[in-house]
Order: sequence, then C-alpha cells, then structure tokens
Amino acid sequence: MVEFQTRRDNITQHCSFVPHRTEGIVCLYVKLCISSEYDATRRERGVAEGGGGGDRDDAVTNTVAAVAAQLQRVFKIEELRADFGARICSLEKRLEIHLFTKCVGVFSVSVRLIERSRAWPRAGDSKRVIEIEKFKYEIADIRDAFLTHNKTRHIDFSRLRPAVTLPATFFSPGTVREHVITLQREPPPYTKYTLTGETVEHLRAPTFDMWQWEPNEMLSLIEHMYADLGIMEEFCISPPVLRNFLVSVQENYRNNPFHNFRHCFSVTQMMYGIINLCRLQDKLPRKDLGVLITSCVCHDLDHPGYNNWYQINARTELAVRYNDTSPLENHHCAVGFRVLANPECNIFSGVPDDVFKELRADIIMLILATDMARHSEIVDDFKNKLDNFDYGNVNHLNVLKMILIKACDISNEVRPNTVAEPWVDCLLEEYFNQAETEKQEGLPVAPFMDREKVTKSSAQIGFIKFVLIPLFESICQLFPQAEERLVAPLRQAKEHYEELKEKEEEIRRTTQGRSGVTNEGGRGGGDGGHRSRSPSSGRSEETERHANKSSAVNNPSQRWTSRPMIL
Ligand SMILES: Nc1nc2c(ncn2[C@@H]2O[C@H](COP(=O)(O)O)[C@@H](O)[C@H]2O)c(=O)[nH]1
Ligand SMILES: [Zn+2]
Repeated sequence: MVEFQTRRDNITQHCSFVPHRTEGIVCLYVKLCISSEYDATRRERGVAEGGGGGDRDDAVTNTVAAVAAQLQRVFKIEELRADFGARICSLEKRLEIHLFTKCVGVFSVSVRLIERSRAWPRAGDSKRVIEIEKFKYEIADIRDAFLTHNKTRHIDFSRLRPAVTLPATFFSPGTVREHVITLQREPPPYTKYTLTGETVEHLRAPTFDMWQWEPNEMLSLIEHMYADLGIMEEFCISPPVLRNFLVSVQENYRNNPFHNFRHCFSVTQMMYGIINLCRLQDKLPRKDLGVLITSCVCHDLDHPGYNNWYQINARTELAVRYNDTSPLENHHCAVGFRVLANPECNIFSGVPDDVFKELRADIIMLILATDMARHSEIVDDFKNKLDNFDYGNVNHLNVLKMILIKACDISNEVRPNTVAEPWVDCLLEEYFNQAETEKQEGLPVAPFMDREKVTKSSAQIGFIKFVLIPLFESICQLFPQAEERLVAPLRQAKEHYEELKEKEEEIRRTTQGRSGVTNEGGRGGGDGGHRSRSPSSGRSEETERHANKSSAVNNPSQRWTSRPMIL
C-alpha cells in the first residue's frame, strides 16, 4: 500500500493504492480517482470553476508524476528487501554451520532443544562464541531494522543516544522525544522448554555457564526461576504475560559488548543461585524474591554502553533529565516500568494497588542501588547492621536486598575462570570504546578505561581485592555456608590475575629490551611500552600527568566516587 498526499490551493489530495508491476494501469486509475476527488473537493469548498481546467490538469500531472516516482521507489525497496533478506539468510546459514562445526560441544543452533550434553568450553571457545554471538546480534539487528522500517505497528523507540553530545548551549527540552516502550516484535511462538533435572540443578549454582545458552533459552530459564521461586503464584502471573514481559525486556537491552541481555541474565541467575545457596526462601517473603529477580532482570535496561561519567561530562539528555544523579540507573528503572505499563507485559497486573506501590518502590530502590558511585555508602550501612541483623526490621531487609543485587551485578569473578574471563574482555571493549569517544569529544578519560593504561590483570586485581572480596565477605558474615562458593573462587581469581600480571610484565620487559624503550608503570605488554598522548584528546601535559599519577587503575576504591571525574 502506498499512501501520499499533495497540496494545492490549500486542498489536500490523499491517495492510496497497492502498487503493481503494471505501472500504466495503476497510474491511470490514480489519475481518474484524483481527478474526480479534486473536482468534488473544489466544489465543496466553493472554488470557482472558471479557468480551473488548467489547474486541474496541472494537479493531475503533478500527482501522476509523484505516483510514478513513489512506484519506482517502492519497487526498488521491494527488490532491495528481497535481496537483503536472501543475503541475511545466507549469512545466518553460514553462521550456523560455523557454530556447529567450530564450537565443539558448546551449542547447536539448529537443534533448539534446551537439553543436550554440554561439554565445558575451552577459553578459546568462549571467545569465539562471544565473537559469533556479536555477529549474530548484528545480523538480527540489521534484519529487524530493515523489516520494521515503515511499519507503524512498531513503536518509535528513539533511544537516548549518548554519543550525540548536546551543543554547548545545553539542552533544549523540545529535542527530547517521549518514548513509548512496548513489545517491539510479536512474541515468538510460545515454546515451553522442558528442563532436565541436570539443568535445573546447574541453574541453581553460581558456577552456571551463561555462555552456552541462546537468547530464547535464557528467557525460558528465567521463566523457570519465576515459577520455581513461587513468584508467578505470588503475583498471579500468567505464563504468556511473563513471556511477553521478558521478550520486551530482552528487546530493550542493547547489543553492547558488556551491558547486554546476557549480562542481565547472568546477574539474574546469580541472584537465583544466591537465593538457593543462602536459603533465602526461608528468610524472605516471596514478594521480596519477586522484587529481587525482577530488579535484576530490569537493572541495566537500555544501557547505552557509556557510563554515568560520560553521561554527566558529555551533558547527555539522560544526565540533564536526571540532574546528574545516577542518570543510567534512573533510566534503566524508568524503562522497566514503561515495559510494565503495557498491559500485555504487566506481570504485576494481578496485585492490588497498594502492593504494586510497594513493589515499585522496592524495585526502584534496588536498581538505583546498582550505581557504583554509592558502593561505599551501601556497604558501610550493611556492615553496620551485621552485628545485630534483624530480618524483622524493614531497614535491615532493604539494605540486605541492595547488597544482594549489587553483589550479583558485579559477580562475574565468582564464576569459574572460563566463564568469568570473557566478561573482562567484554567490559574492556566497552570501556575502550567509551574512552575513544571521549578522546574524540575532548572529554576526560578515566585511566582505567584507557587502552593505553589498563590491562586485564590491572583491571581485575584491584577490583577483586578492594571491591569484590570485602563485599562478598560481608555477605558471608550473614550466610557463612556461602563462603566456599562465593569467596573462595574470588581468592582463586585474584591469584590467577596476579600470575597473569607477572606474565604481562615479563612480556613488557622482553619487548622493551628489544626496542630499547623504557616505560614505567602503565600498561604492560603488547604495545612496546608506547604510551602516547592522544593527539585528539586536547588535554594539557599537566592534565595528562595528573591522569597518569592517578592510581585509579589499580585501586578501584578511588574510582567509585559519587561525582564524575573531571580531569
Ligand atoms: N574492573 C571490573 N569492573 C567491573 C567488573 N564487574 C563490574 N564492574 C564494574 O561495575 C559496574 C557494575 O555496574 P553495572 O550496573 O553497570 O553493570 C560496571 O559498569 C563496571 O564498571 C569486573 O569484573 N571488573
Ligand atoms: Zn549490570
């Protein structure tokens, strides 16, 4: 169907038709339609007939020309669409073959059964899986963008793109378009996967390997968590509504290297694992379990891949909207509640209003607690309550829930190394991407995000030592049974990265020996000791020295401040 309108003598001519290859016939039909409509409209409006013949011919000629142009465009688009679809299909087929043959025991794409034997992947396999995964997401994105183009059924979700820095004149409210978030695609045919006992058991463990599961499968695994914890029963959630909610959530995660739907799943699964490990079902009401799981599911919705410092320093729409106060976390939360505002996705539609208010307040509290700028504040509050922790005290429960979501959010290193390490690559990729944008835009660059200053080991050792171990140790004061599953792996991970650091330094020494370049501190390995000042950063020598002096690379406790870093 082609629709268009032309205006002449303040008369709007509407036209719509289904294009067909026989262009001439369509044009003739359109010409006749428009002629008679045009006459009728002019008569209605009392436009004098005299001399109108020329006008009418002009109008018809113009309109027919416009129709012909539209037709040409439509046919071209149709051809492109067909061609594009075929190419995407072929790419997907190649990808499936690649997955099938290369990723030994990792997973099969064509056999969409959730149950199969799952061999432990090697580190190299995990990396390849991530690469393939990214490729797949890209294809899906392109295809979706193409297929949904011009379809009004799909909601115009113009996301707040942080890369578009607002001009120095600051922010004009008129430039913000309100977003309506709803189910962006038809929910896939409802497939109820049957989980084996083995999968159900594995899912409860903090060692769960989230890299082995496809997006649809992850949806089913989350559904299982809702059912298993009695959350569906508690809130009277019907399975299709839960599925719609989760599909919509999935749609509203972007394909960032780190902050993507797999991260959302990973955090949710860790929460499920900790709930089981610490037997929280026996200590917390089911309502709270629902709050914990739903907050994890929504906690990074529509994350743009640029952190709060970027948002604030670049004065993005989000920073302005939320007055520099946890702009991202506020946004994640708002997107979550917009998803829930769609009746098809509202998993809380069955609860009374007063309960909904409590759920909403709790979910907001938990998602906002994931801002690492508030890390010390929340951990200190929790530690102060540990000596006489009271499950009957609402303030104690609140801080416990905040600590739990925070811990799950940053828990990758609790998992086996083969599962955890690829996440560091993903995080660094996202950091480096941000740092490059910041350099291009002349914004301050955090040393721990700068590819010339950070290494995998430097990123992890300090984080594990100063952030993760103290946090998980405090949790284990309340749940000593979790120590072996949560804290012991962190100590092992620290040792692993300390060994890696030695290797990195060895490589750096060797490389420097060969090239004769000296480089104290900073990044080791691979770059020949080269640490240049970004020509586009526009930063002064003094600022650069200040950045290098900062030990934030190695001591993340200096990193988590409540204010953005202004170098
Ligand atoms: N150096 C590391 N930083 C990490 C790691 N895991 C998480 N993080 C940082 O914490 C925040 C978590 O908040 P999120 O809600 O944005 O996910 C994240 O952005 C990282 O900055 C880690 O393993 N190493
Ligand atoms: Zn997160």
